[in-house]
Amino acid sequence: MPVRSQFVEVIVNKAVEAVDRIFHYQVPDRLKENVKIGSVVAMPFGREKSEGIVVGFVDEPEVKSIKEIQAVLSPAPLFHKDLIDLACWMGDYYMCPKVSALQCMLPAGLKMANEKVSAKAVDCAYLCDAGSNLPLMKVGPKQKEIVNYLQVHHGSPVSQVLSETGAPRSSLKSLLSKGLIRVSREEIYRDPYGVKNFITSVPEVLTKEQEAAVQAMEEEYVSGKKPVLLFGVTGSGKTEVYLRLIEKMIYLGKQSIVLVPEIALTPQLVAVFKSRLGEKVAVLHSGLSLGERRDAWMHIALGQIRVVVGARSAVFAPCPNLGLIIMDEEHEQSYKQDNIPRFHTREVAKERCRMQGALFVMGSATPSVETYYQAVQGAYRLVTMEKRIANRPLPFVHIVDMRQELRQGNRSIFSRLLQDKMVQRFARKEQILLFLNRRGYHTFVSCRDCGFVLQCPHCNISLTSHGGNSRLKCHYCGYSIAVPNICPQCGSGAIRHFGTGTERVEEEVKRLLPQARIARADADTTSRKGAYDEIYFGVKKGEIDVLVGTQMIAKGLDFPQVTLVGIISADLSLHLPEMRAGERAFQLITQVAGRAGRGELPGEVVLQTYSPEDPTLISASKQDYGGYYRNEIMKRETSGYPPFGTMIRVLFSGEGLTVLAKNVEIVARYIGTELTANEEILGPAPAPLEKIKDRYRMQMVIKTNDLARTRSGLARGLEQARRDGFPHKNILIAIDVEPLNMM
Ligand SMILES: Nc1ncnc2c1ncn2[C@@H]1O[C@H](COP(=O)(O)OP(=O)(O)OP(=O)(O)O)[C@@H](O)[C@H]1O
Ligand SMILES: [Zn+2]
Ligand SMILES: [Zn+2]
Repeated sequence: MPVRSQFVEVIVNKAVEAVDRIFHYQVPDRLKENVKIGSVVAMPFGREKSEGIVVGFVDEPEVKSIKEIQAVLSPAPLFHKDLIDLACWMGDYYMCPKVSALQCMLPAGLKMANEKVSAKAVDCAYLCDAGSNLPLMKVGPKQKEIVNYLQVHHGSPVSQVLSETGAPRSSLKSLLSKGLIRVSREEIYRDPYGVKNFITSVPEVLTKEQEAAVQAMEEEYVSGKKPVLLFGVTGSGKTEVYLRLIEKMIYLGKQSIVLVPEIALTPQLVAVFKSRLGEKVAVLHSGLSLGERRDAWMHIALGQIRVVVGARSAVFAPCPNLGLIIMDEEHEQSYKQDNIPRFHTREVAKERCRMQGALFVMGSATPSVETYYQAVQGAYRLVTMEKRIANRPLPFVHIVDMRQELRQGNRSIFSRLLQDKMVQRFARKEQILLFLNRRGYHTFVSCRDCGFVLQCPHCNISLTSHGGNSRLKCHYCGYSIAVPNICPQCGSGAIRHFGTGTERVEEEVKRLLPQARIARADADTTSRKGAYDEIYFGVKKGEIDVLVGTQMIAKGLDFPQVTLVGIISADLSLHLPEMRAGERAFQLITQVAGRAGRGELPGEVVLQTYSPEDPTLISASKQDYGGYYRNEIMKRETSGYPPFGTMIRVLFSGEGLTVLAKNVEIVARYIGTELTANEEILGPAPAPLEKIKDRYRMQMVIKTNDLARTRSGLARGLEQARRDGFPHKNILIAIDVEPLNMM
């Protein structure tokens, strides 16, 4: 883009509220050619030197004594105009510095000005015109091999040419000296999946529902561009719908972004996409090297990559030619970022699609209440797939009352029904999935005499036993101690373990089915790179009989041989002190249950609980989303929770409780005076997790039906408080707009 003016708008690369606005600078003549929108520049700022991002041009600067840009730090603009606009939108919407949004858009290997990682360049060989007329020339057989190879593989890396033809380097050199080939040094794209071979089958015919879904979405792309909710039961074949839509985009010359909750837990989707779309796809993965990440980013920006698959941050892939964003498992919590900028991928994706005229498709078997509500209201287009592929039935769910089991003398963690079915399935060589939303061995340790529960001294939450029962660990900060023999409070020796974690389930399976091949998938067993893939492909290939796991195994997995799913305790997620506890429990149970009976053999689920009459569990057991939704939406309406109102959470944290409480009270008063009677303020009060990593936490939650008004009131209140010196500087404030996690 040519420089239209000599003044530019710059955002300073410092994530501080006080400088979160646009500053004007002059561009000296010597830099005019290089300063573009999206360039990273060096400039004086206050008394120091700083770096910033050019976000626009202005005809007239707002200040008289304007300073000059000193240098351009990025060889090419780092940000596309669309992404700069998106970052500004995020800054307003999520009340974060615009530069924080810009920073999180860059891949790790590309941090603003200090581009540590360079592209990988290799020598590539090409045939010259003379070389194409080879038969007339006299060359040796090895040289001929090279020429033949290059006729098919024009521009291949030299190392590849030599290894594929078996020719020595000297042959290549003599071809060079005869002017038959040429070699040039070029950047190549490091495709981390390039070497693996993925093979999957392509369904020849779509089901009627799939066909209708694809058609509805194409229609929406052409005419309305409303966001689409693809509400399809587990195993209805949503992936195939995504693929067809993407193929259409490729045909139209458009790029697509596919968002998944967690890429490491999506080996199957990656495999399907890689095998079907080949080198047109880039998979963004936290396991990528910095160089690989940088390469992918550059090739996306150049439009060479047509499909980007990745987690949250892939929503910022620098696609100049975006046609489509797909968000799989729309309801997943991991789409919300927990640290600054605290954005929800769904909202950012929706806004980006609106800005770039692209289609936004959300897919789920258990949509979030908010999204489904929008679809029912007509703000989104609702596309439904009610049947599984080949009309396979949804699995039957047995609810087992664990109180009854206990009364009848069964002290095992497995009900008799589950035990019987496990034995039977194993004998029939069918696979079993056991789900428990808690890792470790036991969930807590307590004293039988005085009731003392061993807690983390840094986090105020109970410790979980691991490694058989030898150690206690904190799941928040990693603190760990050996299990004490006597109670630290009363000195009694009656220390006992309670509750169940995945480690213990695994051990019980070994006892019940000594011959079975068992695997466990949780945060403890999958921390090593590639560990999850091994487990996944192990189950897929039938090398594992029983898979025990946490919510990791609840999502999207397609194992046709799994005919039994056991939910060891459905109660864990149900009773959290959270407005969304019921919603999460419903989603989790429906999703886990949905792993059974996806192949030719029908599936069954055994759901164990201490509250069998809970309406959420009952809807989930029938996989009755409609029934669940009607019940939940009524509760939300009565209490003014989303989608009927929205919330902002203001979380304060500090090291001393008294100082914190006092500061919070003062700041809350400043905020209170700026809000209206239409805003309901809850707190300030201690957060449910009162202390994490030695920091005490207090929060206030503002409920509102006018986010814009509340945001500006809150911003004014905080600004006033800061001006008067509150809160003290080691107290941190985290603002979360539309929070998902209120713990
Ligand atoms: N038209 C088709 N004909 C035959 N098989 C198909 C067809 N479409 C999809 N399948 C197969 O059906 C299975 C389920 O599809 P998929 O995994 O996409 O379901 P899903 O809707 O994403 O389910 P979930 O929400 O549980 O992840 C896969 O094994 C897939 O290969
Ligand atoms: Zn801790
Ligand atoms: Zn005690």
